[in-house]
Amino acid sequence: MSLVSVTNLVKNYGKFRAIDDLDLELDGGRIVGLLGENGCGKTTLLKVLAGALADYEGDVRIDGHSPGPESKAVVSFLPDASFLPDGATLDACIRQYRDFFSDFSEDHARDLIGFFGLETGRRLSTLSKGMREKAQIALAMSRQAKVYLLDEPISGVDPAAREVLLQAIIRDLSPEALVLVSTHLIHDLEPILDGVAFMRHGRILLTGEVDDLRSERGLSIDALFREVYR
Ligand SMILES: Nc1ncnc2c1ncn2[C@@H]1O[C@H](COP(=O)(O)OP(=O)(O)OP(=O)(O)O)[C@@H](O)[C@H]1O
Repeated sequence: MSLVSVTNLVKNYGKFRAIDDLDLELDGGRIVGLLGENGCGKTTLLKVLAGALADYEGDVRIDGHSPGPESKAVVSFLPDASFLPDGATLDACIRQYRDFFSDFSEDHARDLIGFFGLETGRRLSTLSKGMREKAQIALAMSRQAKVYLLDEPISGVDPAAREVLLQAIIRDLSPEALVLVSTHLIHDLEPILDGVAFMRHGRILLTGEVDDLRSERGLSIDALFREVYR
């Protein structure tokens, strides 16, 4: 069975259908870009996989488990909204992660936070958007998870810092781990992606290996996206 397996997933918000009979199979050892227009359901899908939205129909398995405590133990989720308390220092956030997640490496987090040039005594409220994203990525990637779900992880950082952030994401990644990352910054992400899943109107429109798609279509993934969604 695939590491992530989604069959006939439907998610409604009231009368609005955000995910419409979606199927997706993803294996470990890969970094997959989840791409698509605004509102096509990327965040909703990631939240279902993360166990943050319970009210859905269909079958969802992560490492063989439905979303719940067992799946959450192997899933590191980086939501798009800031999820850390404003008044906390980075030191306090590190302690919180350490207490909450048995697979969290404090040394790794401190190393990454230092690599980003952030001081751990600073309160989150004093950090810029990009600095905060760096801190959140450092925490999320310091778990030894099987699946990393990253929702728009680099939207707030400047172009030069994006490369550094992406290197931090892949630097110590276990070869068996799956990273599913939603983004509109396809050009920036493309160098680290093994595969892509394009979404439209709550469904998967196209999946494939980045290398295959590029050679079959003769386009970069960034150019393919523009063509598909034109
Ligand atoms: N809590 C909610 N209540 C009602 N509708 C919602 C809610 N959350 C999302 N939606 C709707 O569901 C659809 C999918 O939203 P979602 O956030 O998953 O899209 P997305 O692909 O992540 O978009 P973006 O690229 O803009 O971040 C959108 O039409 C959105 O308006």
